[in-house]
Amino acid sequence: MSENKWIDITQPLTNDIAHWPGDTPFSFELACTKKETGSVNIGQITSSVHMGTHVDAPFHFDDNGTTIDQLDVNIYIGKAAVIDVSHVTNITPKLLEGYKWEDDVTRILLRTSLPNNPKRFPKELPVLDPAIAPFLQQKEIKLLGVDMPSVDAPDSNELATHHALHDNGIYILENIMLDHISAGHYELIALPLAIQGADGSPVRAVIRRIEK
Ligand SMILES: N[C@@H](CC(=O)c1ccccc1NC=O)C(=O)O
Ligand SMILES: [Zn+2]
Ligand SMILES: [Zn+2]
Repeated sequence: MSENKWIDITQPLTNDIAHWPGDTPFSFELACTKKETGSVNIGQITSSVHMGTHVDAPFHFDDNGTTIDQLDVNIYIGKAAVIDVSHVTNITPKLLEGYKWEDDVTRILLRTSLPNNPKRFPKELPVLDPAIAPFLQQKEIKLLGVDMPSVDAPDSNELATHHALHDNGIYILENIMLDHISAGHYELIALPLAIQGADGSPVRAVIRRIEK
């Protein structure tokens, strides 16, 4: 049997991709053209590191937390379950308890009710109850991926869900695109760049279905 194909679930980094209100937008341009240099085009980018599909380092919300270059790459490669929670706006431990949990899954990707729209920063997000963090730790989850720009509300100051996840040893992947992905078992690769001292990094996130 032939292997399933890798599927890209990354938001494209276009010059009109949405950014966190007040944060540095994404921009790619040619600093030099082939015409100017006589040999090559040379691009340059400016951007917040919390841009498009990205991961948070604990240093994003904790001055003593690890930075992106210090994180184990193994967090971001391996088995992941896509869970469809798009029928609710409040994601609680009670809701998650209703799904079938398998021992070998240590990463979950939540497909929420928020439609993928990389060019618009959403006004409202589905709510992730911070109490899901200890629940997920109990299930030995190490990475939580979501199809929204943050695991907390955009106007949140205390970032309760970010902290709860961190306190329970769960890393965060944000702004994946799951509108065309059905629930089930996958392999995931979503590697951050090794940016020294950074609080986050864009990733290229891809998944491949595992037949069970
Ligand atoms: N927590 C969000 C980002 C975030 O909170 C943020 C990003 C850029 C500028 C300000 C931000 N938050 C609060 O003012 C994230 O993890 O991507
Ligand atoms: Zn972030
Ligand atoms: Zn975040």
